Amino acid sequence: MIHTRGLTRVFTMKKETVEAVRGIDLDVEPGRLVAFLGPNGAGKSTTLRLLTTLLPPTSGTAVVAGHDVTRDPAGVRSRIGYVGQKNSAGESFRVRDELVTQGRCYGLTVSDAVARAGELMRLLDLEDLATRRPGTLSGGQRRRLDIALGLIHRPDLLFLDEPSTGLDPKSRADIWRHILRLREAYGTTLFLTTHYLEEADNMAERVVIIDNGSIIADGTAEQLKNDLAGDSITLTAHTGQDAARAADLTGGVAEGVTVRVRVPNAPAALPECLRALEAAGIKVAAAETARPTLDDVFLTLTGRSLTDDDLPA
Ligand SMILES: Nc1ncnc2c1ncn2[C@@H]1O[C@H](COP(=O)(O)OP(=O)(O)OP(=O)(O)O)[C@@H](O)[C@H]1O
Repeated sequence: MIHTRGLTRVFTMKKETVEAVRGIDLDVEPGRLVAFLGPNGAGKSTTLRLLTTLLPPTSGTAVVAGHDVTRDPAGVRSRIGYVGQKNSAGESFRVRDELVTQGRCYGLTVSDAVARAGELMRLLDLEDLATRRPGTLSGGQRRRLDIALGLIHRPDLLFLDEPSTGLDPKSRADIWRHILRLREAYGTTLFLTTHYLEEADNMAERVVIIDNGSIIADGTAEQLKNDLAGDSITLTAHTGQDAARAADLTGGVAEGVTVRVRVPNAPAALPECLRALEAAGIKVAAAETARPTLDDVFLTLTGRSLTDDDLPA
């Protein structure tokens, strides 16, 4: 559904050249749900703009939904939907009319556009809002309308730029319920960016991480966590001296009375670790194990936590 080779975009300004996307090779199979993650300025939006034909590549190729972005941008646009961060509905029409009008713009017949609008309103729980103006909708309702508008022409592939950003936790969960529902109904390939790592972790089948314009990790959330971060054991000693000795013995890192040890499988490693400490006469006040998060993967790969400064307010 998406095939890029050496996809590159350079921005040239008077005094500066920014290589926003540096030779990306990416293949996405039909029907997949892919989360595209990266810190601020990593190149996510630029990649999305290249794939959706909003921006021409400087070099490299991208074939999206069967069409080349450079040679056949209209072909790409006819087969993809794009839900950006800004609202896609105007204020002139009510919800149903907006859907029908945008369907007509894509070349659907009146009866087809009306039928498609009805189908999407059902799927996205917009039926009770059919005669409301977009400006009167809540943030979550408006986002559902945006998603319906992105799907009006039955695209094979839907790009979603931060679909749940700015919503309260309940509306975020609701948007995800709808995204998963439409995926089940249509089998649409979904390619989305998000700053919420737990969403990517729980929902996406594949996580692609970009930093400095290059893809630095690609796999299932489980694979990335197992391969790149590993489990951790956190030990609490009674004194800083004991913690330092425990760190030496286990290969961990001590901070005050706490020691953090990275291991492939923490529950399996914990008993042996405690036995070794006891044999060395080191008393431990508490011990706990933790699975890594995608943020740990980020930290390992980029040296920074995505939650440090990137999470929108
Ligand atoms: N039109 C432009 N002109 C010059 N530089 C640009 C332009 N658009 C993006 N850039 C630069 O390209 C790099 C990648 O930006 P991009 O917007 O793709 O990052 P991002 O991962 O989407 O970041 P964010 O999470 O903050 O939206 C940044 O250094 C940015 O300043």
